Amino acid sequence: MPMDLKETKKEIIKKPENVSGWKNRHFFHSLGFAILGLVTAYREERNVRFHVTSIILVAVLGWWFHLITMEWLWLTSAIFAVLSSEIWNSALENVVDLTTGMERHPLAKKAKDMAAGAVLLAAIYAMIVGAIIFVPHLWQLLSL
Ligand SMILES: Nc1ncnc2c1ncn2[C@@H]1O[C@H](COP(=O)(O)OP(=O)(O)OP(=O)(O)O)[C@@H](O)[C@H]1O
Repeated sequence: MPMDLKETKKEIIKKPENVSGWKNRHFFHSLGFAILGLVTAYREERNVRFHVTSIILVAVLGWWFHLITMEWLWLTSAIFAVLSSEIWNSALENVVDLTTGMERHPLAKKAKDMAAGAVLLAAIYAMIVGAIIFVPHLWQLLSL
């Protein structure tokens, strides 16, 4: 590699001075911020609180029906799909609102609607998984 190209590469990789103040390097700092993100999502997003309540109800129902490990695994995958897509959606909404300054813009609408579509897909997946697991148990209970 020619010398001047090497120098340019070094310059690009070099961290700007003003970034060091808020760029966290420690694993536990990152973990703390991630947990804070979850707490913020729970506190500020009605949909996240709704999902958490639903998860508690589903867990109680699962315990009541003595679900097997495979059923718990499918339920867990659905729960994480819904929760994580909801939190991604909220994060994206915040970024869009930050960039548009609450002004209306077709690209902002596109981004928000697509993120909402992703949540819808996860919710459909969760409903399918929930139905496949719980309908036979409920059927058995009702036919006793
Ligand atoms: N800046 C914007 N420009 C254009 N359309 C927007 C803009 N912000 C929101 N919208 C439209 O309004 C809808 C509602 O936006 P909003 O930010 O209230 O999200 P939401 O879907 O109600 O989510 P939540 O219920 O999680 O707050 C969006 O899906 C989008 O179609």
